[in-house]
Amino acid sequence: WFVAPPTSAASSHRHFDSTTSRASSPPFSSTAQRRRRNAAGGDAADASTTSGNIRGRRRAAAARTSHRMVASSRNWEWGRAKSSGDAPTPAAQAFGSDQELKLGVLLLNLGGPERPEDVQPFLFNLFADPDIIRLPKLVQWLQNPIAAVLAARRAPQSKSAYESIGGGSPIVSWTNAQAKGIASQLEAKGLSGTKCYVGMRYWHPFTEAALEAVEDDEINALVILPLYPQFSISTSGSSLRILNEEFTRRPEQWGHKNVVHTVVPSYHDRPGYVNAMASLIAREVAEYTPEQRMQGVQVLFSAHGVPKSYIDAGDPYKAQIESCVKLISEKVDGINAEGGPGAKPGSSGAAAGGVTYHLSYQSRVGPVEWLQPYTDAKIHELADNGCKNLVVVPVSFVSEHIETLEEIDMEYREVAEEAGITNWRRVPALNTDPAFIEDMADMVVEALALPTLTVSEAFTRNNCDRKEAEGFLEKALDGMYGMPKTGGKPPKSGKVGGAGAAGANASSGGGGGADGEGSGDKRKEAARVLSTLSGAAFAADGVGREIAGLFTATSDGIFF
Ligand SMILES: C=CC1=C(C)c2cc3[nH]c(cc4nc(cc5[nH]c(cc1n2)c(C)c5CCC(=O)O)C(CCC(=O)O)=C4C)c(C)c3C=C
Ligand SMILES: [Fe+2]
Repeated sequence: WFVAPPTSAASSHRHFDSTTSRASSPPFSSTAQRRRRNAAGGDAADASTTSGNIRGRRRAAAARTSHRMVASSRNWEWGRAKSSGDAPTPAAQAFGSDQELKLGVLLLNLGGPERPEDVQPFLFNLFADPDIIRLPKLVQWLQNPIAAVLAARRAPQSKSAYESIGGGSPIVSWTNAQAKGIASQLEAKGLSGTKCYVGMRYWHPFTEAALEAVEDDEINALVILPLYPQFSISTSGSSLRILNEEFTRRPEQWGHKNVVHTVVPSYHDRPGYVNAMASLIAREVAEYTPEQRMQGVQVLFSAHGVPKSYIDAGDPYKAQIESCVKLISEKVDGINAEGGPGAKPGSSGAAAGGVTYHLSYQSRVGPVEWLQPYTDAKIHELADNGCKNLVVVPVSFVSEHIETLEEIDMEYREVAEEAGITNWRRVPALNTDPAFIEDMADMVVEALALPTLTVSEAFTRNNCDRKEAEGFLEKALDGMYGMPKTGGKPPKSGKVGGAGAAGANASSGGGGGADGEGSGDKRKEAARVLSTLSGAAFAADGVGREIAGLFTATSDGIFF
């Protein structure tokens, strides 16, 4: 079943929270630990082990029967790895012991503000993430002050974007609906009693709260599933970092003897995902009239961008985006070649389908170079080449949120229409698409029978532990120095560098509680103090001048 998200008063780890207006409680409230300690009269490790064994002895026989039934109905070899010899599988480890298999699925996502007053603290949490703003070790102590300044600068612009879609992000409700759908699909596949948890990185329900729920429910096999189809250090990597820290801090709870876990790091090339995306696109292309399809239809995959330096540092994101765009495009061509709804009238074969595919990257933040081509530039290029029929596909998101509903539907649509693209369409995000949800459930079932991939293995395998790209900070700072001062109108295409009108008023007025909030004067003063402090601390090697420059620049009205 699906575990309802904790209320916004739930405890969280190191985050700012507009409900409490202060840094929230220390990591991982010890409720569960206390409860177990009380129950067993010993420490947490002993208590959980003991209770697990008792439970195991009492119910092992029944559990084996029910799971053997599942195994045979899926022709599944629970105890044996499919791909590599004797490597253990989560099912073998949890179910093969004398314990009942208590399966949990942890869905990881980014999260989003629910109300206008959540926007600034949400942004603070995001910018305070070392996987989003990657600083060299020497200046990592400045992460939070930098986050506070950036959040305060960006909040007004973000808040008005969220206001245009109703004041908050729908990402949590969509993710909850996906969790519910996956749980019921797992039920249908015979894994009844599986619990699906939602853990968000920057807003409620936080990942830390989800882990507490996993612990409270005494889950002993956990499949960790980041909802990002393509792996990026900045998204899945960041969520895995939180898990890795907690798993390392409390091995008595999270060690494989107590909870067997495995990670599905990405699913960009899974046939189920690819087919679900291709069907949505083919359906959208089919909405054009036969005459329009005769003119040709341009399909533009728009992926969330990342700074180029991430790719240089080994982020697999770009390669995975390109690979899945190729697979999805081929599938759409295949559907059309079979006379599918998007086929060019009077023709047959993929080449004659009249559909051409393109890829671009959206949502750029700040002055450094991100993956190119940028979506707004690509739209202009297509329009210049005579495109009239454009289908935009949000390819790196599996649910609707601000980047689809505001950035694509409003900003990019305006760019396209002003450039002469008359017939605009946007493919919906997968949300609770039945084929997608079923594939997610299949992914869980398959993960149980494959050798485990631990959080730390997934982390290392995807280069999350590599140092920041050479010269990243220097480039970022150069860019910031070079940015125009405030006062200009924001560029039509929105979040593309430069100073926005909203950025001129640094005071967001939103609840928050992140440092740096308050009147412009107060913040300027804080920036001056920080600038002096950082200048003093690093004057000797020149880094201080860079950091001091950053604060001076931001307090003068340059937004990130
Ligand atoms: C594949 C998905 C995403 C990648 C990669 C990613 C990288 C990334 N994002 C920022 C900065 C911001 N992201 C924001 C919101 C946001 N981003 C994603 C997805 C990816 N981000 C989602 C799902 C959301 C939440 C949307 C919602 O509905 O709330 C924001 C806040 C919104 C805004 O002000 O634009 C920022 C800022 C960086 C810097 C980055 C890579 C380093
Ligand atoms: Fe983002």
